[in-house]
Amino acid sequence: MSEITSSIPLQINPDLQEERDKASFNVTELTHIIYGGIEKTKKRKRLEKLLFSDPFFQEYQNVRAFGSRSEYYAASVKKSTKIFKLRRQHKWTDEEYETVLDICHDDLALTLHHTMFIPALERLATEDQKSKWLTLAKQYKIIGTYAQTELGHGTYLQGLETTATYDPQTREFVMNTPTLSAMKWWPGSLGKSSNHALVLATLIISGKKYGMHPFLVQLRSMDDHKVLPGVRVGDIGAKMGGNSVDNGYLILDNVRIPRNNMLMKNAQVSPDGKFVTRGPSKANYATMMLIRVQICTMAYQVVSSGATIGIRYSAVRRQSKLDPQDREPKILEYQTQQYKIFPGLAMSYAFLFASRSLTRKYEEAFAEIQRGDFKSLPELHCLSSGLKSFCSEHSVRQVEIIRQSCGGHGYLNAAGLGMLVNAAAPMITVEGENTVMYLQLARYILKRFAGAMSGQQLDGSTSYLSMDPATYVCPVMSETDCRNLTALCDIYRYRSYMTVCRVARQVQHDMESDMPQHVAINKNLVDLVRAAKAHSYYIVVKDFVEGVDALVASAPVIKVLRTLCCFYAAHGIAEYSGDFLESEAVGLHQLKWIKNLQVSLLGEIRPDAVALVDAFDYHDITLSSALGCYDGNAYERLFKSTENDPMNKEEVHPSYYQYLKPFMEEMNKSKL
Ligand SMILES: CCCCCCCCCCCCCCCCCCCCCC(=O)SCCNC(=O)CCNC(=O)[C@H](O)C(C)(C)COP(=O)(O)OP(=O)(O)OC[C@H]1O[C@@H](n2cnc3c(N)ncnc32)[C@H](O)[C@@H]1OP(=O)(O)O
Ligand SMILES: Cc1cc2nc3c(=O)[nH]c(=O)nc-3n(C[C@H](O)[C@H](O)[C@H](O)COP(=O)(O)OP(=O)(O)OC[C@H]3O[C@@H](n4cnc5c(N)ncnc54)[C@H](O)[C@@H]3O)c2cc1C
Repeated sequence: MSEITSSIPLQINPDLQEERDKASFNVTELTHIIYGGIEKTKKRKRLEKLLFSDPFFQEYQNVRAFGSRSEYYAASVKKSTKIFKLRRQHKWTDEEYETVLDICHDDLALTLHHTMFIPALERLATEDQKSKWLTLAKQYKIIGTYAQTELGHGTYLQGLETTATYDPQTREFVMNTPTLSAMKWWPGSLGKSSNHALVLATLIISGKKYGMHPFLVQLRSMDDHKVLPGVRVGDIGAKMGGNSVDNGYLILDNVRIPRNNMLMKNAQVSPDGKFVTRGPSKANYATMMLIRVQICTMAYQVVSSGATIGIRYSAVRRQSKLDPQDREPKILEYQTQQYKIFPGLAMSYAFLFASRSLTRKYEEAFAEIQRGDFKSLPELHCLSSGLKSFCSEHSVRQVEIIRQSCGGHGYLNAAGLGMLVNAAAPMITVEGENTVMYLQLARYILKRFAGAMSGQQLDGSTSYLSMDPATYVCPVMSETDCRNLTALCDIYRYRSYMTVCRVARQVQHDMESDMPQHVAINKNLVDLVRAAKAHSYYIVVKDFVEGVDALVASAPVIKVLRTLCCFYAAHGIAEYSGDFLESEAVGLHQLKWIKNLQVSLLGEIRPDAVALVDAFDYHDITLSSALGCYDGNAYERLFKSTENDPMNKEEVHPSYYQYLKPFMEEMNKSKL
């Protein structure tokens, strides 16, 4: 017993080393592919070294695990400001700064300033306004948030109640929160951190409403951070996760702001109160679309972090017996364990390629929009709405499965998985609740389908809706065909086509039976969401297949990625087999073959599993998990983590003297 210490061995756990030694491909090569080239990997490593040479970043983990909410928030503000200062000091580009946020892998107190406030100014302000406000924001001379959601409305933006009434006498807007349900509720960094907010409010001129527009409102004094007159602001309380962020409430009572504080890129109010609009009516929704695209990348980071922890731990944890003559096996040997974790591994690579493709499309469309060409906007809105929902839903679910696969230790904060699930869970809700966003996609698909039916030639992600279903024959004719990625992709495409076709016909039929349109739509909402999910699944599989096909890499890397891609597609068909059978994208024979393939691929992925997560190259501090550390010394790290637990500070806890001791004394004296 005396040999048991909490020191961490210097060497890599031999069970993990053994895995690394048998990898079939070069891990560094794959890392470069993941991060976009050797130079980017090197840059990331340099930034990582710079950040983590500061002991604060290690100490921060302890506050996160054991601190009170207030301490955690304070540490997070410290971390945010440290990063801001480093950014100025090292003159990081936006890309380098994004990399730093990825390395930090945490929801920081002031992140919203960078992720929403600045992008909103970039997208919604005129050049003159940018030269003033954007410059101040980029120099951190003002700290801002994006205040859109209200207590009564988050989804339905047309229902927002905050008002901005123009007063032509003083050339000011008067900002008001007319009801309880109109108070802003949820914006990140609003409660305690921000001194400015971009408030989304209904514009009123001479009693007439002109829809939702952005207004820059100062909330706190720039001298002492005190709340300004007419403003009431505070924190909305502890949440399931992300408690480093002060999501806040805001009540405005006749707060006057200059006319120029309305961000006027997309619509202007002249000094004498004339309203003029430019571009499409949804131009003010631009910031939300950007974040939806980014959520897909976050979903990749979430699921790849979870897979790293689950696979490394499963390679060092030994339990029970497989061969009665042999030692206890690594739990990774159990087929059921592989079945719980490898879908998350394959999903990581699927989401890597899908988010990359979506980001590229977003950047192309954004460049067009900047030139005043809005033609790609509807397609991008719907693609980003669908993929945001799909990637967030699947990643959060998969990481929870991985957490469960780590047994009891997965339930500890030190495992990092519970925190990861709770931190990631809001991805499902923020920037448009998933069901609502799937329905935005469904609405677009229905319109495109109707277009295809009337002979329109479609392009973009829905071009397949022009297909002639009569020509479809399941491309899998034998068990070996199941490994053909194009064939698997075709199966997804046809399943999506049939799911869309069925619900479109049903809606049409209901409307032709004299049902009002809104009733017909509501009667079919479940199937509409199903169609949007089927379409999104097809897009993700297609992006994965095309991404791997386009890769310039060594044969072993291509081989292992093709195996993962095949597994991802086969697993989806097996998991949603009812839908695939119902749409007749596959028959019973094909389903049986695909299910067999799925199981046999587990064994093929197994030898490379550790190498495939090593390629994500997450730093131990980024991962923040005793179970998933690179050296595999999980038990030592778990034991070490108890040293920081405030519960272990004293040998006898004060509660003993206060409660337990008197209780025990009473019990001992008692005659009963
Ligand atoms: C191990 C440890 C490791 C740790 C690792 C840790 C790893 C890291 C973990 C990290 C995880 C952390 C995550 C935490 C969160 C992060 C913070 C995020 C901040 C979140 C900020 C927010 O949350 S901020 C508020 C967002 N709030 C919305 O998102 C409202 C949704 N609600 C709407 O967005 C509209 O309400 C909605 C529905 C469109 C209807 O809008 P509406 O009613 O006006 O319009 P209609 O439906 O009538 O549609 C009319 C026509 O407009 C078209 N259209 C609509 N939108 C359009 C658009 N954008 N562009 C073009 N077109 C558009 C549509 O397609 C129709 O087109 P058509 O007519 O041709 O059919
Ligand atoms: C951690 C976190 C951070 C956030 N940060 C910000 C921020 O910085 N700034 C900001 O402005 N907001 C922020 N929000 C708010 C967020 O954007 C909203 O919560 C989100 O848009 C969902 O809106 P809601 O809460 O009104 O959900 P609701 O719309 O009330 O959703 C409740 C249920 O109603 C259903 N529903 C609603 N409408 C429809 C419909 N038309 N059809 C079918 N079903 C429907 C939904 O599917 C869901 O099941 C944040 C929220 C969270 C959780």
